[in-house]
Amino acid sequence: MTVRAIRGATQLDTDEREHLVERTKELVEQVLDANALTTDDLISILFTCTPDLRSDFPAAAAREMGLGDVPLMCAVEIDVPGALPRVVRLMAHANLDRPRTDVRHVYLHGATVLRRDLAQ
Ligand SMILES: O=C(O)C(=O)C[C@]1(C(=O)O)C=C[C@@H](O)C=C1
Repeated sequence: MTVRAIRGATQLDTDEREHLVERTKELVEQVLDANALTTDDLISILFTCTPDLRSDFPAAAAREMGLGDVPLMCAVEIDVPGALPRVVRLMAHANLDRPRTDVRHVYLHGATVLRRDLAQ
């Protein structure tokens, strides 16, 4: 089985906890759907938040959707002046038997501007 890395990002409208949970779950679900994966195929997920997001850990949201046995980690994105605010990013590693060029990366809401070349 081949291990592939999958990128994802979403932008929040506010830093309310419920909103962060909802947008994080949506992002993880879409990454899985776009690549026809189940949670069993996941090896790990690294999340980052821009420094303006402090309401909760995206990993907590991921656990709420059943990823309790997937190793998760959260970190803060580099605080580059002028960068897009309120962004949750993820890098997932998964068992995925397909060429890297066929991996579907997912950019949602305002985060589509980050990588127009990758956004669906
Ligand atoms: O893909 C993103 O989310 C980006 O903002 C682009 C980019 C990059 O330059 O590749 C920049 C910063 C992030 O840490 C990850 C990737």
